[in-house]
Amino acid sequence: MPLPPTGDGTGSSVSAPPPRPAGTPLGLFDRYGRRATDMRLSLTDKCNLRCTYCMPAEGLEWLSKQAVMTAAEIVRLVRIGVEQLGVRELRLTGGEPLVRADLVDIISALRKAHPELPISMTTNGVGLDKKAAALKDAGLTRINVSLDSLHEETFTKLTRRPFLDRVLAGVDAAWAAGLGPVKINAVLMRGINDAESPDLLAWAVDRGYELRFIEQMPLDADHGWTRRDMITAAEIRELLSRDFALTPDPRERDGAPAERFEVRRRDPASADATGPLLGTVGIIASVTEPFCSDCRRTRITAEGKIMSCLFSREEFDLLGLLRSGADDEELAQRWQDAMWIKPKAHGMDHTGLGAPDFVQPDRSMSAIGG
Ligand SMILES: Nc1nc2c(ncn2[C@@H]2O[C@H](COP(=O)(O)OP(=O)(O)OP(=O)(O)O)[C@@H](O)[C@H]2O)c(=O)[nH]1
Ligand SMILES: C[S@@+](CC[C@H](N)C(=O)[O-])C[C@H]1O[C@@H](n2cnc3c(N)ncnc32)[C@H](O)[C@@H]1O
Ligand code: SF4
Ligand code: SF4
Repeated sequence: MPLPPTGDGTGSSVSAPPPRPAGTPLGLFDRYGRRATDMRLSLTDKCNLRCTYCMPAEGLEWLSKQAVMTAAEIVRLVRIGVEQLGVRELRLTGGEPLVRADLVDIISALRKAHPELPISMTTNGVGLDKKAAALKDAGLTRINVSLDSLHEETFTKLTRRPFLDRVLAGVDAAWAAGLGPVKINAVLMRGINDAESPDLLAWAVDRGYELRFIEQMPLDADHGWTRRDMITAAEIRELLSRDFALTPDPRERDGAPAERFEVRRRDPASADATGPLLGTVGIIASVTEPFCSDCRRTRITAEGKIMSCLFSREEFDLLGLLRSGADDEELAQRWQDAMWIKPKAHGMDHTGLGAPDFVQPDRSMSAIGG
């Protein structure tokens, strides 16, 4: 299928997917029988870190203010998703959502419109210490903070910014504000922070945070990802077995990217679990143990493009349509049409990140909304 025009950055282009077949039920269904109920909305493409697996050192050319969805536009699209299309949970992401000056107002407005909707946010935690209480008061349900290392030097090497203390203060503040369960996301990079993984887990379970280790995906702006260099889920389990025994968490996975394990200390003599349950850990194995067959996600980028899959190379403009005066029904129609042609897996008709036929999307993770 040819790539549609992706717009001129002003949100004015209106590219349309083909209409889905008549008689398809109302909702964000796709050709493979999946239904997206988890909406991930990017509030901005800007960020104050430069994580090596996501952004280039020099940053990216940011979208103009005019190109980015306003608070009112966000609220309208979420309302259509929830009231007409079966969205059941909302995640705010980016870029870095905390850099958006009207973040608290956006959350307040969303909460007012949807008193029961679970609203979570994924953030790098810089500045969270000052905003956590306000976010909670505005109606944010819970938070995930990205933190790859507890060592200043390693943190700075990975994020290219010396902000470890600020992130740690942010995590503490989120916990204190009641934004739990606090989840911590760590991408493991070979030879940089992989050996630190058991210490990171000890730190997290000690404080009652749920740590998730993430396999690095080919979504870096530098296009430097290789299958050989990434740390696999199997390696992560092996690394953690130095100190811990992991057993499958009996709770339903329910379409979540993370496979969860219960964490106990490891008996050095027998390698069996010993002692009390310390907490849980998640492993997000998008590359080696993909979870696409149960994918429930629909994404809207900061400039209002629908991305049916993280690796979609087709995106469809919802904001341009909205700004052209379309009514709710037309917007819902386009959203459903775009989701109907969601790829089966990894932007293709089969899984295979890094396979010979895999083509990395032009957008980096920060520009998609992770
Ligand atoms: N392949 C793939 N990976 C995803 C997708 N959504 C999230 N991930 C990965 O999962 C990581 C964690 O995502 P988060 O935004 O923290 O939240 P989550 O794990 O989706 O959700 P919760 O467990 O409910 O908090 C991301 O950084 C991605 O690496 C997806 O749709 N596809
Ligand atoms: C794109 S960021 C956006 C939100 C916020 N800036 C943050 O870092 O949490 C969302 C998540 O994507 C993850 N991420 C970024 N690039 C990735 C990659 N190439 N592979 C796997 N995860 C990645 C980050 O670690 C983070 O947890
Ligand atoms: S992962 Fe998040 S914090 Fe790091 S550069 Fe990307 S958007 Fe920024
Ligand atoms: S790669 Fe695409 S299909 Fe697979 S889980 Fe992620 S968004 Fe869903």
